[in-house]
Amino acid sequence: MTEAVQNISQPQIEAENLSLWYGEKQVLKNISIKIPRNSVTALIGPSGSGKSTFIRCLNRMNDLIKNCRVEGKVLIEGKDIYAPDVDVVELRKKVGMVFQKPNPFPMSIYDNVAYGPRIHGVNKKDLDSIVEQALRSAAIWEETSDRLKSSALSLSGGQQQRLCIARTLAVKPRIILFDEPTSALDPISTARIEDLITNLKKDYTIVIVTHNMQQAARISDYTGFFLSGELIEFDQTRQIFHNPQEKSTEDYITGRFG
Ligand SMILES: Nc1ncnc2c1ncn2[C@@H]1O[C@H](COP(=O)(O)OP(=O)(O)OP(=O)(O)O)[C@@H](O)[C@H]1O
Repeated sequence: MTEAVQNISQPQIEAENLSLWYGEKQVLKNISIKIPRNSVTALIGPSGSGKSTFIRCLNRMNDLIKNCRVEGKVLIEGKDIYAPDVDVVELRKKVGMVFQKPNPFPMSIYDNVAYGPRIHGVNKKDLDSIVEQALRSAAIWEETSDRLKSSALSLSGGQQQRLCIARTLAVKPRIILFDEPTSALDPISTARIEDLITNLKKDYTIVIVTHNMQQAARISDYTGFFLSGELIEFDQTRQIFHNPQEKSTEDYITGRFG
């Protein structure tokens, strides 16, 4: 790790010796990482190396899996999110997530975006502006403003994914986790989501799991390389791609395995 990364002060996200088991099987091994605010961090590595499991630790999505055990710490804005007094609903509001396959609810475009704010008790009169703002920020307002009452399922895959991003933004998170958000999309929709992520980083801290090395190089400031449950290397993206310190990182990014 270069000094620039070791010296990240007041990280927005920090894991300290994080390990995770599914039953007997250890899937994450002593992960330590510091992620600064208003940055995009890409996590790369072969299939099964633990990238998705790691990001799901950041908003305790793994709580939903039986037999899952976590050791170590995850601090979000300095607070241990596995401490007993943590309100997991509030945590997931602060740390939003966008999945690989667009998963809009089978309801209208408007109701998809209003869903979270309604649950969190937002006043009805404020909803219209929250929905509009979220759709604008997710770069899908122009395409949907005249059909807000139409079913979200009538949108294309790429539009559905931007709608899902709008749904995440509507509850005003601080951090957004993206788990391979473009792997089900065509190149044009992928480019739109990449532009969107680049724009969002001025207001949010973003962590993205991707199998697409060019995507990691294009949009991220920092990159972490996972292998067999270990974080092998974490550094500024240009370091990882131009001057990796570990041979396995170099082998992976040059396509020698994985
Ligand atoms: N719910 C689960 N129960 C048991 N094992 C699981 C579960 N989810 C994931 N695993 C295992 O944990 C390991 C890490 O999986 P994970 O999905 O985190 O890897 P990944 O690097 O994100 O892979 P991919 O790039 O294919 O999505 C794999 O061996 C996987 O089979």
